[in-house]
Amino acid sequence: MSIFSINPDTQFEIIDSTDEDLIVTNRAGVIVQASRISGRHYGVTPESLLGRSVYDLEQEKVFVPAITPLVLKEKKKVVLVQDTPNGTRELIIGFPLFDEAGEVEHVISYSCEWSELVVIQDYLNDMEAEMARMKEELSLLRREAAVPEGLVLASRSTSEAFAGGLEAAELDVPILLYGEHGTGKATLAREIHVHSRRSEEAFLTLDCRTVPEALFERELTGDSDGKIGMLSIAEGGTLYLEGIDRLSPYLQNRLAGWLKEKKYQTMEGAEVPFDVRIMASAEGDLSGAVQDGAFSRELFYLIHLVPIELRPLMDRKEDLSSLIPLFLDRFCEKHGVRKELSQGLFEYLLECPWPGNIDELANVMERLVIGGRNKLLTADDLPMEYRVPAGDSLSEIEMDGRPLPSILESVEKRVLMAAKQKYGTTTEMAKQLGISQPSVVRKLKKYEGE
Ligand SMILES: Nc1ncnc2c1ncn2[C@@H]1O[C@H](COP(=O)(O)OP(=O)(O)OP(=O)(O)O)[C@@H](O)[C@H]1O
Repeated sequence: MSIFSINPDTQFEIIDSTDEDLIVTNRAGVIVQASRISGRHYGVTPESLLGRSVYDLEQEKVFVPAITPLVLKEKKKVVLVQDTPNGTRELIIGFPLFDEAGEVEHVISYSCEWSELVVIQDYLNDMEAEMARMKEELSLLRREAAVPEGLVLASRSTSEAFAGGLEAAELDVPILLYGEHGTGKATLAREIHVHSRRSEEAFLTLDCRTVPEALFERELTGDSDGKIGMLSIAEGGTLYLEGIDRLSPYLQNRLAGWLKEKKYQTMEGAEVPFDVRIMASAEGDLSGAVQDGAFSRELFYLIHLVPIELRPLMDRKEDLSSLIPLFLDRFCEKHGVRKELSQGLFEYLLECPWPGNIDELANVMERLVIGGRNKLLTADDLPMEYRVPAGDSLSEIEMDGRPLPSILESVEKRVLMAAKQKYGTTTEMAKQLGISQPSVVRKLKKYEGE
């Protein structure tokens, strides 16, 4: 039983200043206080209520039912619905005030109009429905974002990296992903999250390579202006810290502190615990950086439980030969065109070093699709910086390291185009070039497209 007390000096003031419908009765059921608007729902003035017995008012069908007798009987808070003479429905809350002996001395009752509550209830129902819809949409978005279109795992190193990641997914330990830009670290991190027990919660990414040092702490732990930090938003989920090797020594130590304690302190000094799985990526070898003193040993041990490496694309030839047609189809569909790759160009693309890895390959493939003049794309359609001039002398060509099929194709195309200009007809071209006329037609079709 809870004990309420009321200060006799302020009691009158409280009742008189409120805009709410408040009535105070003594233990005999006589109304001793009534706020300015009480009585409104019963069609009487507050003054006419003062000194009246709630038992009488109940009999007169003003209070139907009266709440005071129930509170006196129960000696605890009572909530009920009254039908008023005005035809409205009121929600009445009555609670007891006790004297020093623990006996009910007064009963305070408070009413609010049922229709107001119905409005609030409607609002709450709407909010609940909206929340349910948002939850559904969020989980749909998460599922969509989680299934990368056309994941290629043809190379042994890539399939092993993904298999290792999925095995570790259920272990709920930090995972460190190594690899150059664009090798698929973020893609694998997301896959691991999707296959972990945290998959229904958030997957957030913070790029340590680009976030300004002064903002890093704010991003992770929030600020006093109401910004919520990622460690709180990702509660129950995963936080992927890209390029963790680029953090300054100061931030490495701050981060190590939070991860070790599994809590952080707000600006106001409150301690906030968090349950977030950390995944991180680094371009270079972190153990070497620890040896050199460039990376925090403490942070290293906190994140380096399952290291996984993604090899550069140039070492993943099987992936490359699947990614090239995959990107060709994807960008043809995107731009509504039909293009094919010549064998020479395909082989050339396989030999390129791709320092920007899959991102760079995707970019070049899209530029080829957009820029290629004919249906058949050849090495001549490559963006300028990727084009290797087929020099006049053999030594120049060899120095460029361009594959033979690609060189031969370019030369053949140039010869054919020049012959076409010079001789005009395919019959004359065939005669001059010493090949059959159908062969000339076929080659022209190949290089000029349809
Ligand atoms: N195995 C794969 N198959 C097909 N596409 C992939 C694969 N791995 C990554 N990609 C695609 O390659 C691009 C680069 O991948 P991702 O962003 O995961 O690389 P990253 O190593 O995290 O890059 P960065 O270090 O620059 O952040 C993305 O568009 C991604 O969808």
